[in-house]
Amino acid sequence: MIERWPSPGKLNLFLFITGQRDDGYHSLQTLFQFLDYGDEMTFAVDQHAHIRLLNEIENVPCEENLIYRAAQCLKTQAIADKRCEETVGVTIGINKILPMGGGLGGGSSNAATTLIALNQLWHLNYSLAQLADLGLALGADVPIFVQGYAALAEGIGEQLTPVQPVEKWYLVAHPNVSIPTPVIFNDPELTRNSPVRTVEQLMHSPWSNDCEAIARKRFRKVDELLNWLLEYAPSRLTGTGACVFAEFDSEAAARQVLTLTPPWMTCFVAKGATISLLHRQLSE
Ligand SMILES: C[C@@](CO)(OP(=O)(O)O)[C@H](O)COP(=O)(O)OP(=O)(O)OC[C@H]1O[C@@H](n2ccc(N)nc2=O)[C@H](O)[C@@H]1O
Ligand SMILES: Nc1ncnc2c1ncn2[C@@H]1O[C@H](COP(=O)(O)OP(=O)(O)O)[C@@H](O)[C@H]1O
Repeated sequence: MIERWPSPGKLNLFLFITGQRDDGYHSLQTLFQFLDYGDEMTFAVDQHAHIRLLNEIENVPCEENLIYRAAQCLKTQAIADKRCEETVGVTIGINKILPMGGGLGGGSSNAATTLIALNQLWHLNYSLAQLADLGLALGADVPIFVQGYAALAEGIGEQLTPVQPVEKWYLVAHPNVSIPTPVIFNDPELTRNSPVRTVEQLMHSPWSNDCEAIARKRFRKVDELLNWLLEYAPSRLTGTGACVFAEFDSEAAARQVLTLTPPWMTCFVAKGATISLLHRQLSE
């Protein structure tokens, strides 16, 4: 039987860099909210022992695909813990809708959906906390997608405090350039000394993204997009880019600005979600 599972995107409603650890990773305070918009995945489990991907993602070899890596990592752990046999297998399909490398977390979300779906379909019985731990080794944003609630993330993204930001409507725009995460984190001019604040202080202060100045300086298209959107609504970079988002109180207001976007902008409208689509399906 083929099972369908959602793999939603996220926004970083704010992102502050508060320091750099000895291993080079940056410590953050960032607010994650999900989008009611994302990729669609299918899972067909079998007893043929192989993990197969039905379709390739452009420029991502199978062994590097976070979907394959998540499935392999879960299977290896489950065999070691004697929770499944070597014979468990699966064929996984992906309908890629989220732009890649856009700061919308598509790869991390695919990994999280894979961990959660296979945990259920292979009857492994791991807790969400155990799956989040496994996921962190695949990417800093995997735990938030595994936990599935909007949260302030600290550390490198693994310390989560649930919060309930207003579920606004967003016009999300892609500048058709990809910004590799290290390009931002390696820039000497990046702000790395934002003050560490409490949840209450953060929720009541102006929201911004410390990566935005570097993304605007190094990628002209990001700068142009933001200049255009800021004429209509408060707008920011998500994650390390390259996508930016403008926020609105209603769907109608977001769609009105969508009708005005010039042809060079790739955009979509989506609503913020406190609980991810994946977790809404889990609780049905
Ligand atoms: C900063 C965020 C916020 O959401 O940016 P986006 O990827 O969403 O744009 C993410 O946590 C990113 O997560 P992810 O893209 O999975 O990063 P990883 O693969 O773990 O790291 C890629 C590289 O970025 C740098 N890196 C990443 C995260 C971090 N907190 N500090 C860093 O310095 C490291 O050099 C690392 O080798
Ligand atoms: N299943 C996947 N979906 C998207 N990207 C993937 C996947 N597996 C590996 N990647 C790699 O991860 C990179 C970051 O992808 P993505 O998560 O979409 O962006 P971001 O971290 O900026 O939100 C991609 O450029 C790609 O090389």
